[in-house]
Amino acid sequence: MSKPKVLVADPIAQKGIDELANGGSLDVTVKIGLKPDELLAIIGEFNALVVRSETKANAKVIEAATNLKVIGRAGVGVDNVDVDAATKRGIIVMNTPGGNTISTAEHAFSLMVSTARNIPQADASVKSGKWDRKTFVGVELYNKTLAILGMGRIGTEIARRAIAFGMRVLAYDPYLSASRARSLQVELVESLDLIIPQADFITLHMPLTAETKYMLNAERLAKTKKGVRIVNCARGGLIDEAALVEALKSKQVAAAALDVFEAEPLPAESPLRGLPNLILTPHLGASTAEAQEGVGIEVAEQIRAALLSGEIRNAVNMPSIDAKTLAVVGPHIALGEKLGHFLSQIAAKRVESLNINYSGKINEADTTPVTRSILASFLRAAGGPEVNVVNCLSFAENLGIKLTESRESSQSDFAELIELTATGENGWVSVAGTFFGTTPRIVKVNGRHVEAKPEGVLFLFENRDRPGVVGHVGTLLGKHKVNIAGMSLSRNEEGGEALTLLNLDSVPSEAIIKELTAGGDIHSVQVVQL
Ligand SMILES: NC(=O)c1ccc[n+]([C@@H]2O[C@H](COP(=O)([O-])OP(=O)(O)OC[C@H]3O[C@@H](n4cnc5c(N)ncnc54)[C@H](O)[C@@H]3O)[C@@H](O)[C@H]2O)c1
Ligand SMILES: O=C(O)[C@H](O)COP(=O)(O)O
Repeated sequence: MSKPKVLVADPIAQKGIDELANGGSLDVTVKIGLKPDELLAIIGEFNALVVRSETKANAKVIEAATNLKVIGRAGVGVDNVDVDAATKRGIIVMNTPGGNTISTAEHAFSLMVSTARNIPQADASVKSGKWDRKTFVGVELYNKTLAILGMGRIGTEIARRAIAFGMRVLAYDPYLSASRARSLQVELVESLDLIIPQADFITLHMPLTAETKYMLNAERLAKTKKGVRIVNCARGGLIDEAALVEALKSKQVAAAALDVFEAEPLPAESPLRGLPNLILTPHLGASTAEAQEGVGIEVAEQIRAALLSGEIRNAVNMPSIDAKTLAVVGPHIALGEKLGHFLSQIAAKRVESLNINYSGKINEADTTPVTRSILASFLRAAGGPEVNVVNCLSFAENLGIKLTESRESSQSDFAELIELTATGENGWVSVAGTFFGTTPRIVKVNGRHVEAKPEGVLFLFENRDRPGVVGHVGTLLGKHKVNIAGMSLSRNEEGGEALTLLNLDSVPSEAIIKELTAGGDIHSVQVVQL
């Protein structure tokens, strides 16, 4: 079997590349600086793509990436990846949150100090031959008010450092709980309009979303304290650059420092380049030896785990499955796949809802990966092999199938049970499975107790409970050389309706089924192949 192929398209630490190549189980190609059409031309060959913020994995690239399973971002922001397009195509997108937090916080903090003390401008002045001590008089951070917009990993580290510098720290983050803010010793401010006028320094640490785009626009900049200093080490587009240029010119904003820009690389003709009170760095927040080694190794480990063992860590478009969880729920994932596949074959078309009930011991584990596997295998009848654990939720949503989970433990006969019920306009069907020791078994179909191995050919029918039916089936299948490997019968009452489930060694033909049902005692015949 050929090795999974990985393309590293942005510069990551050598140790990360070594980790990808470790053991020789992956075929690793490093091609930095590919032009968009060059990437488009080769991406189809690869199973994994590693990027930082430069390579654009846009919808076109994802469409061309016919063999891609995973995109690994050595860093935090995935705005250069079309995550929705990847999800639809079933491609996992992973990042390495946390690996560059300290480096970015230190960079943002350094920029804040630089805006207070004009360090880069003073350095340039001395180097140009001058000795100007008047122009570069600064301000202290001590006793000043800092507004942190976005109080996640980096914002938190900034707060710690600012408190150590004797600053009063305010935070604006609509998703931060009051108790967390208290434990971080910051004052939580309810709205942007309340925090902005109080701040001597503002630093931004949030993702760029539709909600955060141009968070600092002309109107908000006009509401700042005259002489405020602003740092953006998060994402270009959080500040309206044109409005910032005007505010820096009018000195409403005394100084600012930007590490990130609306367009990167920053165009040569950008008006930002000509302002003496603006400090610019070329997206260097994460550019330290420590951060790059950390995120490079981490992304490599995550990609190896995803491609070689199915372990999912730090995916932004599906829940993580760590090795410990995988060890516990691995057998349930395999059983769930069989049950989902079984149910898809006995259910009528136009299913409206799928319920998965977990009862017993399984509830001690995280059932999310089991649910995903069940749903993906159930939907594969409709969507083919394209449907997988990443895109199954959006696939179900597009079909209008409502997925629900329940945890009722009324089935006390089994230590644990996974029961799936598909409901549509034609009624419902169900299947349930468990383990006998470590062996998986189907133990219920349509609410009736049966017992069958979830493998190979399963033959399911309903029949009138009367003497001779079983013999008739055995004789007929035997006559046509179809061997019965296992048989399970279930009836509601003596002489009533029975349900029979057989494990067969081969698929019975249409002609056999016709012969079997001819007498009228046997009906609702279904052949399921697992
Ligand atoms: N310059 C760099 O090189 C560099 C390096 C690392 C991260 N970053 C960027 O820094 C940003 C923060 O990274 P992080 O690791 O701290 O992320 P994080 O997810 O830990 O924190 C982001 C915070 O923003 C908050 N937030 C979301 N929407 C908000 C809104 N409308 N208003 C206020 N707060 C909001 C969230 O609640 C969260 O607490 C990201 O954009 C990331 O891409 C840049
Ligand atoms: O989101 C991030 O992790 C940072 O923006 C770092 O980007 P980089 O990997 O291109 O330095």
